[in-house]
Parts: sequence; C-alpha cells; structure tokens
Amino acid sequence: MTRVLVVGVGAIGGIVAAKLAGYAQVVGVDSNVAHARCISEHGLELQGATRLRAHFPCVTHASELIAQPFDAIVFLVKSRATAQVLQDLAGHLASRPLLLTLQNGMGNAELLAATGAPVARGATMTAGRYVAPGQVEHLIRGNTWIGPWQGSLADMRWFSDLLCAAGLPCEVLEDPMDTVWSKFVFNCVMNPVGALVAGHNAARYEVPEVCALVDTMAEECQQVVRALGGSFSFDPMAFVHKVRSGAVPLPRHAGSMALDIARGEETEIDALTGWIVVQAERLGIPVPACRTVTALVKGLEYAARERHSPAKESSA
Ligand SMILES: NC(=O)C1=CN([C@@H]2O[C@H](COP(=O)(O)OP(=O)(O)OC[C@H]3O[C@@H](n4cnc5c(N)ncnc54)[C@H](OP(=O)(O)O)[C@@H]3O)[C@@H](O)[C@H]2O)C=CC1
Ligand SMILES: CC(C)(CO)C(=O)C(=O)O
Repeated sequence: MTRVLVVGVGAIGGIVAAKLAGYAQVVGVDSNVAHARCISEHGLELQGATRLRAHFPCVTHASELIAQPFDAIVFLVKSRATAQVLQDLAGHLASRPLLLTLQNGMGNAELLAATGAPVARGATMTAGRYVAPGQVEHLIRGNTWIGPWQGSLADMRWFSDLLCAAGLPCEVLEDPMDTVWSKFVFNCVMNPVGALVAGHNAARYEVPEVCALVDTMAEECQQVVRALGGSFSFDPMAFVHKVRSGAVPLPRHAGSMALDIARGEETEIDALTGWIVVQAERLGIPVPACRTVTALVKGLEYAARERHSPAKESSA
C-alpha cells in the first residue's frame, strides 16, 4: 500500500491525513504532543463538513519514524516551520519521495526543491480549524490543484488521483504557478484583513471602508506579481466579488490567520503580505496599504502572544 507521511496534522494536514487514511498507509508528524498522542491512541476525529474518525500513527518528531521509505511527504506545517521539518526529515529523503506543499505563502517549494526530490506545488481552497487534541473541524469543502515545481506530471498525477479517491477533489496542472499566484493574492489580502477584523467575516464584506481596503490591497498585490512575471489562472478576487454580490453565501471562516491570532500563534504574514512588501520595495512599487496592514498584523501578533502568555493568564 502507498505510504504517505503528513507533516503537520493540524487544520489542513488533519483533513488530508484523515481522508487519506482509508486509501493509503498514513503516518503523521506533529509537534503538538497532546494532539499527536490523542491521534495515535484514539484516532483523529473530523467534525463539520466531514464526520469521521481516522486511525493512523502520529509521532511528535521525525526521529521517531521508522526507516521504511514513504512514497509521498505532504507538508502542512505553517511556512515558518518548513526549513526545520525538512532538516529533521533528511534521513527519509534518500528514496526521493514525492514532496507536496499546499501551504499558503512563498518560499516553501523552493526549500523542498533543494532536496533534489520531485516537488508538487499547489493550492487548496479547503478550510479547516484545529479544535482540540485529536479533533479538527472541516470548515469548507474546496478544490485542490497540484502541479510540478520540480519533476514531471507523471511524478505526481498518482497523488492527485489518490486525493480524489479519498474525497478531496484535486486537479493536476502542467504548470501550477498561475493558480498558486491567484490563490496567493487572495490570501495576501483576505487573511490579514480577516485577522484585523477579529475573525468576524461579515466585516470583510459589509463594511465599505474595509471593502475599499481589500480592493486597494488586491490592486497592489497583483501589480507586484505581474512585475515579477507572474500571471493568474483566475481572478484572485473572484470569490470576494461573488460573496459581495450574494452569488455565494458568506462563509463563517475568516481565514487561517484569524485562527492563528485567536490561538495566540505567530501568523504567516511574512510569507504572504510581508513578502509582497519586500518584493515591492525591491521593484520600486509603492504598496502603502499592504505595508500598513503588514505592520498592523505584527502588532496584533504581539498583542495576541501577550494575551496568551502564561504570566498574563495567571495574573488575570
Ligand atoms: N487552515 C486553513 O483553512 C488553511 C490553511 N492553509 C495552509 O496550510 C498550512 C498549515 O496551516 P494550518 O493547518 O492552518 O495550521 P495548523 O497550525 O492548524 O497546523 C499545523 C500543525 O503543525 C504543527 N507543527 C508546527 N511545527 C511543527 C514541526 N516542526 N514539526 C511537526 N509539526 C509541527 C503544529 O503544532 P503546534 O500547533 O503545536 O505549533 C500544528 O499542529 C499553512 O501554510 C496554511 O496557510 C491552506 C488553506 C487553508
Ligand atoms: C481556505 C482559505 C482559502 C480561506 O481563506 C485559506 O487559504 C485560509 O484560510 O488560509
């Protein structure tokens, strides 16, 4: 049976691992000790759009994995953890498994490609939320796209078929970048704004001043991506326009960055909007809205960290 390692079995990794568990031999690695233990002992419970309990082993560090080779390794840790997990997994890369990233943010595929293994890069509109040890909520059923960043379509078509069989609709693309750019711009705009409105999704769509900010940021991000030679397979703001016009209902999920702030975690701002700001500076493109929003999210991270620090909790 196909062996798949899922690195980061949180919101999205949890959905992928639990769904795949009936179709492949899945192993998880997750540094959240209580979560990993719960999964190994009682299984991972998916709630919401998918309801199932999947059983697979989950370790807390790559050093606990047995030497048997994996056919694919799926990276679903936050972008800031990718370099460290790759280093930890060095002993499992000699067999050249397919490395797949569906992470938001720039920089991950480049790190994976440096290993020399085939790399599938993609994006997913699936949404999830970590609830508690052993529990993940599947919030939105969404499409997934993957394609070669390093290697050929043949190296990864089988994995797309596996995701489809497991109930995660996936399209394989000859060149995934136009889709990656489209979703990247959506995340660069909507994720920080979702965090700044404290996860109250209606505020992203119904407050005129917030809508104007969203549109300005979208313009800035698209200008930078085009200056970098990128293009878009779909209008990054298409979903936003559909929600605004009432063509699709307002989802409850305000993006994963709002969830990070609610948990007092660091966000992926540096790999998203902050990345745009750095590129814009290099290219001489003014991006005042993205710059301000990036700064505000840094402040929000600081405040959320302070609010969740054990010292604050005990003195409260
Ligand atoms: N949530 C969503 O709806 C979506 C998320 N994404 C993207 O998917 C990626 C994962 O996000 P998400 O699932 O939300 O994140 P989560 O924080 O829910 O899950 C990541 C998991 O990885 C664990 N982890 C952190 N560092 C390591 C490490 N060094 N080794 C092993 N495990 C580690 C975390 O543990 P701990 O909590 O203890 O740090 C956590 O359990 C991100 O790039 C995100 O942008 C894409 C689409 C939608
Ligand atoms: C699922 C989606 C597209 C929703 O914004 C996302 O990428 C996120 O939450 O980070």
